[in-house]
Amino acid sequence: MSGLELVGVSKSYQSQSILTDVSLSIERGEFAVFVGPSGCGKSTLLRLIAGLDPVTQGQISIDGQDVSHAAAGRRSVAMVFQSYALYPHMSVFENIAFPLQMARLSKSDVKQAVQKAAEIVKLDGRLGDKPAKLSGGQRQRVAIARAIVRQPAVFLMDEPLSNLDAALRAEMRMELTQLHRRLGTTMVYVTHDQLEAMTMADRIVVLNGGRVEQVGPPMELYHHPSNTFVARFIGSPPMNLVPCKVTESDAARVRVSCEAVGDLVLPFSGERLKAGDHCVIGIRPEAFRIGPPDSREFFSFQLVPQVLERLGVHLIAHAQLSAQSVTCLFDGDPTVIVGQPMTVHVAAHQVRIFDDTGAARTPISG
Ligand SMILES: Nc1ncnc2c1ncn2[C@@H]1O[C@H](COP(=O)(O)OP(=O)(O)OP(=O)(O)O)[C@@H](O)[C@H]1O
Repeated sequence: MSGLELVGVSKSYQSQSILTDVSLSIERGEFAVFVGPSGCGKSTLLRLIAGLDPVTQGQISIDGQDVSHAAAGRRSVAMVFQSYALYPHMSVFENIAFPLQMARLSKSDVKQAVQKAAEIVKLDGRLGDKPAKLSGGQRQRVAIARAIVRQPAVFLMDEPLSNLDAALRAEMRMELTQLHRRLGTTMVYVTHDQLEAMTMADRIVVLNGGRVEQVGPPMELYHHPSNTFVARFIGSPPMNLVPCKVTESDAARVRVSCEAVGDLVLPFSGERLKAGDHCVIGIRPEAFRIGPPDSREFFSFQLVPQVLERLGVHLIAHAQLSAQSVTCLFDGDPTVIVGQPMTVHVAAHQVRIFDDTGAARTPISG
């Protein structure tokens, strides 16, 4: 059953269109992450789901019930903000208890619910403290506990980890994943950080300019981005995109050519890739191999490393492939010398093609 369903949702402020025809179905219990560049409309979409802003057009349903025009308090959602939004004069206990007191629960029920939520977020020893005495991570845990006690049908989280330092963010990513597993509640999480999206999401929703570009599990978006925008946005370092031209095509093979990569024959249908068409080929940084790849069909390229970043477990090499800049990611710490030409190999099945509109073509498998 769908935990959250959006059908043709649009939002405009005055005459400015912010979201256009967003349709999405998020399963009950799913962890969905909205990701996209600054200003693409992620927070606006979350606010529409929360009922903090009205939709201009379209329908929003939660657990099968149409809530498009319901007040925020009647939607069974709980929102966690980047800024924590805690009451500074209240203790941790009082902050967590606040929504339950508003709902007029008995004192003993409030105490029990707060204790349980505080245990889940590991703050049961700090219930008497004021927020000022807590670290950023602990404050965000209070905000999360305050959302948990409401037992919502959907958790909405708007960049909850952005104010934390890198180490704490990594720790909280893990904790939120565990929390989701434990509670099994539908979760919608907004971030501009594709690492958070990749590590936490069951499915990622990539937004761009108020429209949905692609929805899918992280690794599907990574290996099969549906267009050049998603290819650039998902993955760090991003996919290398090299403009080429189709020189020949038939039902099962496409020959592309450009100065950087020379002539490549790729297993794609030529239906939308005719001789003379512009196209873009995509190669992930880790697809470049120093030794021949474990595949019968592969291409060899000569590149010249320009800048090296040694990360211990990986080596990132920024290199020139003819006049084209590319980024390669090699395992371990291989011998790579700046300025010294080297041969690398890429398996044919790891090359993607995007047509002249930027849309990915699907490879012919087998
Ligand atoms: N109340 C409002 N009135 C007018 N324009 C608004 C309003 N709220 C948001 N916008 C505009 O809508 C667009 C999308 O904003 P939104 O905050 O949803 O983006 P975002 O993807 O969450 O960005 P970020 O990652 O920077 O938070 C922006 O251009 C913003 O200026």
